Amino acid sequence: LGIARTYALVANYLQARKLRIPIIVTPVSSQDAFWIIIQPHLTRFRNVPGLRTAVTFGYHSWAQNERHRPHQKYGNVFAIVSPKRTEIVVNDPVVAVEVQSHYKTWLKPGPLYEIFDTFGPNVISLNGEDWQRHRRIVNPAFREQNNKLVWNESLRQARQMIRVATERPGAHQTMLDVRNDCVLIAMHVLSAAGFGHVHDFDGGFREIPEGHSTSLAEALKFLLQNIIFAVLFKELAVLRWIFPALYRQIRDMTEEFRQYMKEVIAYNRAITLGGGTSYSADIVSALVEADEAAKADQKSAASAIGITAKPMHLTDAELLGDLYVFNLAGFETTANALTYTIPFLAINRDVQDWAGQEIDAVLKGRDMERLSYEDVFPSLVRCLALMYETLRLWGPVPNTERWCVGESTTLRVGDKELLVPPETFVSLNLYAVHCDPQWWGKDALEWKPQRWIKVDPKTGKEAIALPHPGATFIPWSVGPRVCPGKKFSQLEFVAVIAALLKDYRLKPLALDGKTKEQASSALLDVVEDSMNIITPKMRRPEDAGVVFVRK
Ligand code: HEM
Repeated sequence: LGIARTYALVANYLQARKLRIPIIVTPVSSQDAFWIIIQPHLTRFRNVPGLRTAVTFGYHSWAQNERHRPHQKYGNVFAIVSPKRTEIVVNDPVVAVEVQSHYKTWLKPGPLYEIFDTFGPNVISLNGEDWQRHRRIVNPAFREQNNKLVWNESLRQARQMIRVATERPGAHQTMLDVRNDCVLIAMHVLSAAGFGHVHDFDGGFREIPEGHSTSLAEALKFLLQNIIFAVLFKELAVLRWIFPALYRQIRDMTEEFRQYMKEVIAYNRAITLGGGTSYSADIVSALVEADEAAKADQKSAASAIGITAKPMHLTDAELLGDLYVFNLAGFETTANALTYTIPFLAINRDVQDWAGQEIDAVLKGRDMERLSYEDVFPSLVRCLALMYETLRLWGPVPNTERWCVGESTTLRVGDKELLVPPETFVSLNLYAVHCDPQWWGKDALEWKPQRWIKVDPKTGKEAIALPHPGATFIPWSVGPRVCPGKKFSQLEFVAVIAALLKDYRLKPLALDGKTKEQASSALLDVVEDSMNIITPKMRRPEDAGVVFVRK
């Protein structure tokens, strides 16, 4: 094995030299299943000479920790060479947009996207015609009625969450409470707007219905927390013997989840087929409707032209795969944006007042729940700016990978022209693209939502500003594969933040007799000490927190 790995490393190195860009050589990679398990235990040795490169660049989300710093040393494009596939890392706004937009040339690499395939190939992981077929069915699900539902349910959940939070002793929340609350809000919004099941914040979604042994919330949380192991168990069967209890649990939770989703599909299909009066606003019913319509179109096309056309609809197994990634992408990302915004707000009272002024001016003392989302949401641009700024610094995706297949493809990065060999990863370092001072200026690493607001000099009206000249902002991706849940997540985020800042202000929780300054810096330390499981996660969320104070 050692000889084979050394041979692969040397061969990859010789191949990478042809690219004429700086090269980082590491004996292990985040593509090595065994290293994924060992690496987290070695992080404290990252400064030991000889281990630094392997520990740093062998982490699948190294871009979250290192951001633009490696590029200061190696330039805006460099290669990481290991015995596995070579990774070309790019920090360039133009290339990031170009590669994500040209989805037919730069494909999502199968080996990296199989992490989303627990329940089968789906709209996130597929490429080519299959992806188009999925996306055609998925797009109509995010329609206008759905936006209203997302807004109303987010307000309802936020109000209930605030009641629970302010009833905690001293209205104090550790970041663990904050995270759990944001996850619950996002799960409930997704449950109502995604699946048509409305629950109250307190209790609801955590209950276990008949025929199940775990709540959907628990099953989902467990699967996401262990998503990497689910893949590793598939790849390295020996791990099933080393971690038998975890393997059994993952298998059982997978079955639970599958059962829940089958019930959701069967329920919606029965309604859709039962008379067509089901035009409801949630995503799954729209998905099933669109799927049934595609089947009907296909039947009539077949009878008109007399041949059986290529299927345009999705099978139940494919719908299941899509529902899983909706679950995953649909709550975890927005929950995270909320979780990471709250500590920054608590530290920056001036920003809370700035956003609060906007909320007061828009609501004019009226009850938010009585106003329609069309009247309120477009005016809450400062609240949206909070989301932009948190996603810029702590977006869910630190780096995103693509590859070309079949033949080598030219990629121009600045003044360099690279001929990228097929099946070589091109890794877009989004954290560098989003916070490198060369693109964003000296205050690039500071959380400053005001940077997103521009004022019309004639009307005085505020709107979201374009990013810094030369920079780009693409946390929802861009082009035909842009996130279909972009507006869904914006509505949810703005509704929750507006409901909170309408009546409350946040301040850092002073644990163990800490001063205000010490509490702020403890909060910032907890945020900075993050890892990444699908999205950034604080390692020590119980070590700091926030207090809700009535305005
Ligand atoms: C803050 C919130 C969110 C962010 C930052 C975000 C970000 C992203 C990004 C970066 C991608 C592209 C991933 C890639 O290139 O592989 C993506 C794709 C996707 N997202 Fe989101 N997302 C968010 C919320 C949501 C929500 C609420 C949903 C659904 C309810 C959703 C569903 C999807 C789906 C289905 C795709 C795959 C699209 C395709 O490949 O055609 N996302 N999202």
